[in-house]
Amino acid sequence: MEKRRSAILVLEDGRTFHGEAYGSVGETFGEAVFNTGMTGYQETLTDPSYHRQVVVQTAPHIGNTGVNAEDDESARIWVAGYVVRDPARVPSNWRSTGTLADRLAAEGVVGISGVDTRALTRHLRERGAMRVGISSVDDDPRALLARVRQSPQMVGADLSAEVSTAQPYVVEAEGTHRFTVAALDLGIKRNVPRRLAARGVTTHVLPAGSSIDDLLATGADAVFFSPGPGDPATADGPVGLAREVLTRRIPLFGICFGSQILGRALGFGTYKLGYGHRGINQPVLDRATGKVEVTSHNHGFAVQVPGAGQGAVVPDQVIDTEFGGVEVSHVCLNDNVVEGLRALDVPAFTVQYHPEAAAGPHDADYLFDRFAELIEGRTHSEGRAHA
Ligand SMILES: NC(=O)CC[C@H](N)C(=O)O
Repeated sequence: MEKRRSAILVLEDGRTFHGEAYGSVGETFGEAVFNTGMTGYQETLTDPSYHRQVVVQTAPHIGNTGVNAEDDESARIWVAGYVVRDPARVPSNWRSTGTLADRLAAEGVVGISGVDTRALTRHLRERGAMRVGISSVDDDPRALLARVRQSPQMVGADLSAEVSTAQPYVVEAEGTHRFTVAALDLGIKRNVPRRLAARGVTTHVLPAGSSIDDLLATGADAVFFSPGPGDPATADGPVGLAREVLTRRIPLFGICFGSQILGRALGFGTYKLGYGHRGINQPVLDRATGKVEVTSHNHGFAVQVPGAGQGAVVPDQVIDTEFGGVEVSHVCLNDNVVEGLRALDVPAFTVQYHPEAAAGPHDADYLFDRFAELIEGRTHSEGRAHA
């Protein structure tokens, strides 16, 4: 049997883990982040929001169901590197068309297996997000550490243009067409237009650099701002666009990066979380209904509203902004991070987490209904009813 090739993982603070090469042989760098999902590795790997991040899976067995032709959330794997404890040697699932290790290798994704991912996760949780390098071509941790410290930071990273679609495309509504939505692709996942299509929405997915005229030219009834990678503090272009949408009172819904952009458009700041939320069982309170949702998350930044921060209680009073009153609609029950914003005087709302799931539970699917209701109200009040 072929001898397994060794690999090392070195964190920015010098902590080193030894393991075996997994996926592609080589060297890679990125921000180390951990995902606590017990399922959904294929959706995680293909989520563009993981661009430039090295994902550590806390679930010890990865690859058990192989890979299939249906679960990709975009056209490729985006993670910069992959860290697992115990990869499946033989996948087993009726949809499986191959092994995860082969897919990682085919897409040039450098990974490492046999790592004590629990120790690594605890380290990241205690010390905070940091850069990491994985190498299966150089076994000198000190040399790798020097390269890790030269690699780019996530703070200040402007990555939307690297993941966005080059050309606009359309995802047609299922059944009777009700509305048209222009979606700004900052790193969209396929399940977003799909969830909209199920509500009779035709989605025009547009490149990150699109202008307000590009959005309006689609004949859109409403605008969607997608999730995506990078630091929202860099997204001045999309923030300006969101302000134009708010000024025109066009219904607006944003998810994750899109939520951070709306937050900035309303005049709030954003900040980097200690180690982020990434997983599929994060409890979120919907303040409008008092219901708790179990939700899918993938964010390392959050919106800073006055009086709130990580670990602080989020105010439930109306916050005055240039665009009128805004309330914090959703809060993470693990750490009180702002997970949703609702404007009261303009037709706009957002969530910081992932109602489209993929991977994850469907508790928050109702938000796509709320978007349809928002568009409907707007459409009726403006007398622009569609056939
Ligand atoms: N999934 C996302 O949209 C992530 C948004 C942003 N890049 C963050 O890490 O917070």
